[in-house]
Amino acid sequence: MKKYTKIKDISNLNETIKEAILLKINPFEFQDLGKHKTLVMLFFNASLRTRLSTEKAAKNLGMDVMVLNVNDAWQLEFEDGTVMYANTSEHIKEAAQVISQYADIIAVRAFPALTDKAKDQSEYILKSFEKFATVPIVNMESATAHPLQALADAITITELAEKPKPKVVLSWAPHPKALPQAVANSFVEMMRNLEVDFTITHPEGYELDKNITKETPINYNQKEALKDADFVYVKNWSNFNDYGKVLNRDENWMMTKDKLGNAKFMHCLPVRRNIVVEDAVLDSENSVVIKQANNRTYAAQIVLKQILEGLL
Ligand SMILES: NCCC[C@H](NC(=O)CCC(=O)O)C(=O)O
Ligand SMILES: NC(=O)OP(=O)(O)O
Repeated sequence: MKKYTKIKDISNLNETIKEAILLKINPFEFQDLGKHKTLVMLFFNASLRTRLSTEKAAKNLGMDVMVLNVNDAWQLEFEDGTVMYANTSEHIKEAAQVISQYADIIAVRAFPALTDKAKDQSEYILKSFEKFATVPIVNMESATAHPLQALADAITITELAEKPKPKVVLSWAPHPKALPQAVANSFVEMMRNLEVDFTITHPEGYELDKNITKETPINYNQKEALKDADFVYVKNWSNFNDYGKVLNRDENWMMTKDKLGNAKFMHCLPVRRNIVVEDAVLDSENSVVIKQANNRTYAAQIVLKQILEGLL
């Protein structure tokens, strides 16, 4: 693997999921692969899981890890040809090349600003690193995608499925803040590549990017969509059409024990209790969010392993 910025960078998804599950049995099997190799993780935004699970994954492979909260460094300029008279002190052209000299792999987290759709959709931060860095790039959640999360979600569903083609539902939930579409986008793309019966439910007008959902069934009636579900993935996203707006706070969309029935509850975390999902769900046996978060380590580890093998 040359990089992991999107799900399509995985050449054999089913094989990769299987290998990730095997890593759990002996996480240190490939501890020599990353010897004298360094992962630099750059965070433009907050993180708990991604930061710790990716570091753990790298260390399981014997890598050294350096973490930089980008807000502690010089403010980066991404525009070409700018007269840098304002607040930005360093251009991505120098920064990416410099970091590449300290790193064998660079992982980047950079959320969208949710104010300028075209700018967010251009993925200019991630793309600039891809363009100017001289080492492989890993996406730790960008403006439009969270492929490491989606891989962990696929591992979780594969491990816990009790039938060959489980029914999976992505259900929108209310949230006080405007959140990215990234997690939902990558989950949709991943489900479209797995052997599952997949449906999306959200309030009318909350359609995700049609280039991603394609012909996935969308049902505006949550109760109907949830019928006979085996896995329910709950997530808020802000409006994609009226870009970045919160147009609906309808608490009737919150996931409850009643609505969930016997299905397994999934969420990428962090989750706002009793807004997105009620306590009774999160505190029940049906919730698999802690297992999901554990699988972030093995998702990151299989990705780093395949990239390291590509460096040999
Ligand atoms: N990486 C996992 C999710 C990150 C982000 N959630 C958040 O920002 C939630 C913040 C809050 O609840 O205040 C998102 O939805 O993309
Ligand atoms: N799910 C996830 O990416 O969590 P963090 O934002 O804490 O990394």
